[in-house]
Amino acid sequence: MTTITSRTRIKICGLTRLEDLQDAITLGADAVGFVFYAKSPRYIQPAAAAQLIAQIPPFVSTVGLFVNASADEVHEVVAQTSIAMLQFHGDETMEQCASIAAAVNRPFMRAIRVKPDTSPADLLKYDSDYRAASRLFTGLLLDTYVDSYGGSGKVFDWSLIPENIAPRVVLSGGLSAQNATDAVLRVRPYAVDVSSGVEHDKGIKDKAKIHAFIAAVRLADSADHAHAKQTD
Ligand SMILES: O=C(O)c1ccccc1NCC(=O)[C@H](O)[C@H](O)COP(=O)(O)O
Repeated sequence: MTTITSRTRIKICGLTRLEDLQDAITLGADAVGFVFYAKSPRYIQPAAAAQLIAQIPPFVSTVGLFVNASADEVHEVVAQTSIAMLQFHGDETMEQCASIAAAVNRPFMRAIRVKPDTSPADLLKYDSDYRAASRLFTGLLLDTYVDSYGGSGKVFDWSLIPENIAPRVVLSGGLSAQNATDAVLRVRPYAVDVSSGVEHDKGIKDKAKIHAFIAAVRLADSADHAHAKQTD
């Protein structure tokens, strides 16, 4: 009987150009992220994002990234862009995330910026608390802590991630074609997220790097597949 193994989902974040969006989708990205944080070098105006999003074919999820935005700001972006999912990447409280997501009726990911003193117990608590707080919570995006909030290109200690929450984790922070296979095999996250690792300038993606990143993730998936067949 054919063995079916899970496929790691892939989010390419920080898109600002149609050609990069088309490359990401053609190469197999499951989700694309748009940064609505004005201080980011990957910031995109909602009107420009709306034009890109209008070009996206079915079955590719769109993620809007916010840092400490007000409910009105998020509402305005959702109204302009029809973004499908929210990613809270700042210092928002759990109540603020739940309230804003409910107000715009969108599912959301909570980005956790992992510090050196973050413990596995902390991550378990975030997951259980958010799951209890909102039916719109879809999972934790685990990223490396930086003062600029994200897009650092730096990895954090993946061994901190408890095995039992990995199926609801989007692994992020410093991923690239060079470490993605190892990251997927070690963590087995639901998805991976990348920005710097597929760029040649901030906000400007590199098609060859996107291709290499997705191939590295698929290599891990196929290794999982081969292992599953051996144990059949
Ligand atoms: O990408 C940014 O510039 C950014 C700025 C402020 C907050 C979040 C930001 N990005 C969020 C993402 O989801 C990135 O993909 C994530 O931080 C990983 O970035 P990288 O380490 O560059 O792959």
